[in-house]
Amino acid sequence: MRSKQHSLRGIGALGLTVLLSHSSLVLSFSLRQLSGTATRIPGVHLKASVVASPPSSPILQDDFDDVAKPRGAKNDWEVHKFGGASLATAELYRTVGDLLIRESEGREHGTIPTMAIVSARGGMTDLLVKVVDSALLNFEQAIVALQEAVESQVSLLKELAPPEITDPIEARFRSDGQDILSVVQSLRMLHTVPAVTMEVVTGFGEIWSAQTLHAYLQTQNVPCEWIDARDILVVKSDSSGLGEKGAASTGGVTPLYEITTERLSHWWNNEGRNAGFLDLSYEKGQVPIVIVTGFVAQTIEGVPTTLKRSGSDYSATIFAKLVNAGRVTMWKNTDGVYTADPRRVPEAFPIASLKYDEAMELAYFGAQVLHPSAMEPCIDKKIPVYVRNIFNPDFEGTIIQGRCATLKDSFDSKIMNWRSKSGFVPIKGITSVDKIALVSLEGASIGGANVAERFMGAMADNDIKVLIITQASSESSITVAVPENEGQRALQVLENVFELELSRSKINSLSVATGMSIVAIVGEGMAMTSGVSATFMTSLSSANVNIRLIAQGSSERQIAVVVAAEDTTSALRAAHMAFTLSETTATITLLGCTGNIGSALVRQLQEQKTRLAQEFGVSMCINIAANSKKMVVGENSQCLDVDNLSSLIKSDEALAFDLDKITNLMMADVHPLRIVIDCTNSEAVSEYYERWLSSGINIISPSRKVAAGNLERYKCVRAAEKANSVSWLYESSVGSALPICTTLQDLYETGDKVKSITGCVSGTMAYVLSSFSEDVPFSEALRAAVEKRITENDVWEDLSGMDMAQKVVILARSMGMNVNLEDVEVEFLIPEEFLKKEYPVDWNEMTAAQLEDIKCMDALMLERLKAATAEGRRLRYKFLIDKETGKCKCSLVNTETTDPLYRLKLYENLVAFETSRYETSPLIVKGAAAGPDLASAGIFADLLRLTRSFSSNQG
Ligand SMILES: NC(=O)C1=CN([C@@H]2O[C@H](COP(=O)(O)OP(=O)(O)OC[C@H]3O[C@@H](n4cnc5c(N)ncnc54)[C@H](OP(=O)(O)O)[C@@H]3O)[C@@H](O)[C@H]2O)C=CC1
Ligand SMILES: N[C@@H](CC=O)C(=O)O
Repeated sequence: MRSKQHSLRGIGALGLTVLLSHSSLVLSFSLRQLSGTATRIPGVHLKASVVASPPSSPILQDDFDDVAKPRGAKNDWEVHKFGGASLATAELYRTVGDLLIRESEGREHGTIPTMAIVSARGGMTDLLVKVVDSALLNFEQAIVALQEAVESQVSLLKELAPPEITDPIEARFRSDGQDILSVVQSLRMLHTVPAVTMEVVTGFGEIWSAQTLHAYLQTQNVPCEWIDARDILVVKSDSSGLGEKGAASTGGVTPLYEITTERLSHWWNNEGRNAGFLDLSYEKGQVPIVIVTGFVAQTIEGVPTTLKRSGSDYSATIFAKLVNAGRVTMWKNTDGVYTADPRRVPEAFPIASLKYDEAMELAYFGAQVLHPSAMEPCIDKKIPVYVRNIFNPDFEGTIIQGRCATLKDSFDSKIMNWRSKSGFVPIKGITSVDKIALVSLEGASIGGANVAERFMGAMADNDIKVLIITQASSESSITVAVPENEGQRALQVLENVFELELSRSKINSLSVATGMSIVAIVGEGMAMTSGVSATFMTSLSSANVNIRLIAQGSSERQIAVVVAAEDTTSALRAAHMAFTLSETTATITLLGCTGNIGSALVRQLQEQKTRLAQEFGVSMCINIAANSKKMVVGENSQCLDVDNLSSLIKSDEALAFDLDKITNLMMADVHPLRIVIDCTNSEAVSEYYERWLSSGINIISPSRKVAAGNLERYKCVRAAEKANSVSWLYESSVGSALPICTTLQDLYETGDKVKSITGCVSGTMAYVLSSFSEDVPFSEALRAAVEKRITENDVWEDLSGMDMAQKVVILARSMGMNVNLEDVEVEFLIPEEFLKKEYPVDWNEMTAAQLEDIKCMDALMLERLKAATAEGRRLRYKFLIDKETGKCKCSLVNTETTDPLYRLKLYENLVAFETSRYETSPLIVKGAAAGPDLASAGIFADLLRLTRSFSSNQG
């Protein structure tokens, strides 16, 4: 390939032309040039093009070949765009070059003429901005930044190609560096930075990037050439300066297609011919690869300009339109446009397809997809836009094409609730815009004073960008969302406009609130579909997110809300989940993970996780697990490996147990469904319940410490649950997995009057009393119960009757009775002094000592058993709760054959509810209870109950 000599052409012409028509920046060029110190200056070669092809002069049509479909090519051009992040290192330039070659080799229908629009190397534009910005204040700093810019690009270039290719390019880079130096030196004389200076200097990032990629492609022996877009692309620009990084608009830049097309054709017939492009043999697999600088352009007067920051996307779609491309691919380092920002919503995933309008709405509300204006050229020509991953090029990514039906078109369609359409998801993505301020005017009693017109007029006159406006019942209250850095200015402007009304108190207040974010849901499926906003709003309410402003776009393709900045991630995640864009994820803190119940629960979660995800769309994510000494925490609220939890807690990764730290981590977790499962028997843990519930954290407790503990604390915890719309579930604390608490709750809530409850809710008592005999001593039956792990850690809790008494308190409280444990009359099955006795701390030693001590009860218990049997009765430990008398009792009784407890076996529990509706025959809940597997099944049921109610709350 030939090396370019653009920069040396037409020096004098530029100096004069621009001097006459343009800014002082150019004046400084001319002065330097006249003094002979600068031989090559930025924009010189632009003038060269203008000289070669002035706007008014006709293009030489003598041997015209159509650039829109090169002679002999079967396929249309395809345009690829690479951003700075994809061009940050030599390795990445190689990746991009190889990818272009592969893409140009085509798919099934032969080779494809290929155009690549490139941004500056990652970080280069910022560096060049720094060169200009620091030129006035700290010239040394400007020089250092400039050196870094040039040297970094040179060294990257040298990694990519041999000296015979890179030497002339390096010389050009260095010479460009000298030119930039001359420009910034001149700024010191001007004491100001003309906007065009910034545009000229920053444009070099793309110029160098294109040549660097070109150098690499040359080493691969493919027909390639590069274009300085300032030679071709002519635009009309309404504003000067670079615009905002990541801005969603191209700041009023309009391409002048006619002259640009002429110039491109001219380039094709001259430079393209010289590069041999006109004589390529497509049949033999030859195809041109043309690299074009993104971002930069030229005005009709020949002055360098830009498409504003992030404008390379626009360059790509403009060139795609010019060559009538078959497709444009925006290469990123993610797998396409995501349903939400994956840094905030880890469950987000790539969207398969979007309509142009949807992509524009997403971009408007902050998705880093494409400039909304960048879509225009493709919409015009119906060119599909792909968003793909340079590191995963085999993945299809996102395709953007087609228009949404207008609202007018869809007026005739039948309105349906989105949940009634199976598998239908009305939204495509959820986005957010940070750094928002709300400016509000409230309570204007200014009849006929056109408040809205004056308000919005003031915004427009002062170039304040209004992102959302709401005006509810009348003109008396208006709120707009504006960029945060415009908030104060907006306020001042409005204070001036409404000065008179404010001074006469005809306006209640004019205020600005900062620290806000916009969260928006976008999708064409929302139009004429009911239930979408309900789902969105309910999801925010479940995540305890307060909504400051709501707006639905007239297209019905988006609904936006404004929330406090700190709630943004919660809002995004909750909404993402609510529209089943992701599984409902419960983030769980498991306390007591190494105990009997805790480890059984972990096992069940391991076994069930795939089924839960596939059948119920639920993901149970344990992200904190602890026992009394250690805790493990998933980084950034990520799930711990549930298959490895027991090793993790023993590993060096485990931290010292700290309940305050756990609480803070849970509070900082933005996930909307957070749950603590308390599988301890700890009083210290109980003290945190109220705080957790008040922070929006749900609790599931097999532990009875709070449900049966001090009544005042119980009431406070219940109140916190109610006040914060969270759940505290403890079904497993009574009868393990049996639906005892929920049955009682159902009876109570459906208006039945529960008169009394009787039965047995101690698996240990049931087991021991039904299995000891003349042959099996009472103490041996207890040993078997311990081995089956149905007893409490301290078996005295069971045998004293206190375990059952606690359950009685829980049931009585659920019937609305204000009882404490002391109010339950309890018959102990062990001598009282055993309860006062000091046993060893070690569980094995303690239990061995207890099983030894209990032998003293064998004879007595056998006697009682014989007495009962003689009467044709059976020994059972029974509870009674009588609502009317307030009596609560647990005692050893001789049950008759008619008593449902008579047939109780093994570790069954039985609860008989006598109610107004079940007066003649009590409602009985009976089944095996106690033991780790059943208890954890009860916890599991609570978990599913909670996730299900969370999901259904979402809509
Ligand atoms: N056994 C059963 O059938 C049923 C039991 N229950 C209830 O379930 C709870 C757990 O029972 P179970 O698994 O048998 O008990 P275990 O004694 O086997 O396990 C208790 C777990 O809690 C941990 N722990 C203790 N204190 C603290 C603390 N302050 N902070 C953090 N972790 C702590 C222990 O850690 P470490 O090992 O470090 O001490 C252990 O991991 C109890 O409240 C029990 O009453 C409910 C229904 C049925
Ligand atoms: N130890 C308890 C276990 C369940 O709560 C029992 O025996 O029922």
